[in-house]
Amino acid sequence: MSQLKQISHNDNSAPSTPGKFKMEKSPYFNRTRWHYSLAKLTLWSFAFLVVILIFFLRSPTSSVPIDPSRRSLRTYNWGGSAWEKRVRSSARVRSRNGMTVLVTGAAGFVGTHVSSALKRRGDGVLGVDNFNDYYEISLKRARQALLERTGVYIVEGDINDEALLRKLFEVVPFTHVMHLAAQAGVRYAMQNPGSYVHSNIAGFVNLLEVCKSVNPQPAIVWASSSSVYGLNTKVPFSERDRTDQPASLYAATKKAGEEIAHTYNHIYGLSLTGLRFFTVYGPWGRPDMAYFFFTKDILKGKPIPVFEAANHGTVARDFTYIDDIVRGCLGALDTAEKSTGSGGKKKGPAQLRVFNLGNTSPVPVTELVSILERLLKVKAKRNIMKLPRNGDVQFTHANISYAKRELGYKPTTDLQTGLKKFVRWYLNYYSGGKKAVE
Ligand SMILES: O=C(O)[C@H]1O[C@H](OP(=O)(O)OP(=O)(O)OC[C@H]2O[C@@H](n3ccc(=O)[nH]c3=O)[C@H](O)[C@@H]2O)[C@H](O)[C@@H](O)[C@@H]1O
Repeated sequence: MSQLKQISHNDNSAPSTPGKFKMEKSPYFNRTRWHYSLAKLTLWSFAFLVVILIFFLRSPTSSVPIDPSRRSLRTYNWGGSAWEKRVRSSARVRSRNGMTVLVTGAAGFVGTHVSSALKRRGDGVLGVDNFNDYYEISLKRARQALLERTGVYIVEGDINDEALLRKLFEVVPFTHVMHLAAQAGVRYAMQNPGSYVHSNIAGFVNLLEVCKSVNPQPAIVWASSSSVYGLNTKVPFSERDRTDQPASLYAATKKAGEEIAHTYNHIYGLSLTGLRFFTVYGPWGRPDMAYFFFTKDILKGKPIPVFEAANHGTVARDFTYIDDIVRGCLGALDTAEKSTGSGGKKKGPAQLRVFNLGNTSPVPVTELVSILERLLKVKAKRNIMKLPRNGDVQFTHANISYAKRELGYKPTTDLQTGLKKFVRWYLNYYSGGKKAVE
C-alpha cells in the first residue's frame, strides 16, 4: 500500500487522461516509468485477483459448485444488533400460550409450510436454512420471500455452525425446535454420500449438543422418514416393526438419527419426537421428487422413467399431502412434553416418540402418472424401467393409528385432490405468476 502511495506521489506530473499522455525523450525517465508501471500493474492485478476470490468465496449462487459435504466451510453473515432485533421480532409470540419455535430447514418444502402455519396461529417462529444448491436455490428464495411476508425471518446458516445455534438460543429462549433441515432424496445418496453424513448425522448431533446444554432445554420434533422400513415386506408399516434393513444411505442416516435421538433422550433428558414422513407432496414441493419432475417433463414432451418391480410388479407409494403433514407436525409440537434436563444434566425421564405420518392409501406410480396426464391434459411418454437398486423400495404403506391416537392426526387429502392443487401451483409459479390461481 505504501508503495502504491509512493508511486502515485512520484507520478504527480503525469496527466490523468491516458490518451493525452506524451512520452518523454530521456531513456532514464523511460526506464523508471516502465518500472513504476510494472509495479502498478502487478499491484492492480493482485487486487483484482483478491476481489475475484472474495466474490467466489462469498457468493451463494457462484458457478463453482459447493461440495455439500463441506458446506460448513461456507461463511454466512449473522450477528449485530439489527440482526438480533430481527431474530427477536420474528420469534415473538402473539397468542396466549403460544410457543417459540426454531424451525431448521425453513426454506425447505415442509419447513416453509410448517413455519407459516405456526406463525398464522400466533406462535413465535424463527427459521434457519443454509440455502444449499441441492435443487434450485431460486425456489428456496421464493419460499423465503413468502415467509417474510408472514413475518418469519430465516437466518442464513448451517446447523453444523455451533456458534450460530448458541447465539440464537442466547437471543431467544426457544421452547421448541422443529428440526427439518436435512439432505433428502434416496437416489442422490449414491452421488454424494458425504452430504447425508454432514446434514443428517453431524448437523443433527450438533443441534442436539446445543439443545442439551441450553437452559431451559427445548422440546424437539424432527423429520425421520418412511424409508427406515427399508426392505420390510409386512404392510402396513407400524412403528413397532423392525427398521434394521435400510435400502439407501439416506434411510440409514435417518435411522441413525432415531438412535441418536434415543441417546440424547436417555443421557440428557431431551424430549424428542421423530416423524416418519411418507413421500410428502404438494405446492412449493421439492423438484427432485418424481411427481414434480414428471410434471415438468410431461409438459416438455420429454420421456419420463417410470419404475416397475420384477415381473412387472407394481411400485407404489403412500403419497401424503403437505397440509396433512403440517397438521401432524403441529400435533407433535402441541403434545410434546418439556425436556427434563438442565445444566446439561438429565433430571428425570423425558418423552421419546416416533410416529408414522402417511396417508394409509398407497397409489401405484403408474396411477400417479395417469392423474398427472389428466390434470395437465398431456399424454406422458412413459419409459418403463426396472426399479433401480440404488435406494428405491417397491412400496410404502403407513399404519397411522398411533399418530391418530396421540396427535389427532387424520389425513384427508387423496392423491387426485392433492395433485390438482400442486399442478395449479406449478403452472402459476413457472409462468411467473401470470396464470390466475383459483
Ligand atoms: O417417504 C420418504 O421417506 C421419502 O419420500 C421420498 O422418496 P420417494 O418415495 O422415493 O419419492 P420419489 O423420489 O418422489 O419417488 C416416488 C415414486 O416414484 C418412483 N420413481 C422415482 C423416480 C423416477 O425416475 N421414476 C420413478 O418411477 C419411485 O420408485 C417411487 O415409487 C423423498 O424423496 C424422501 O426424501 C423421503 O424421505
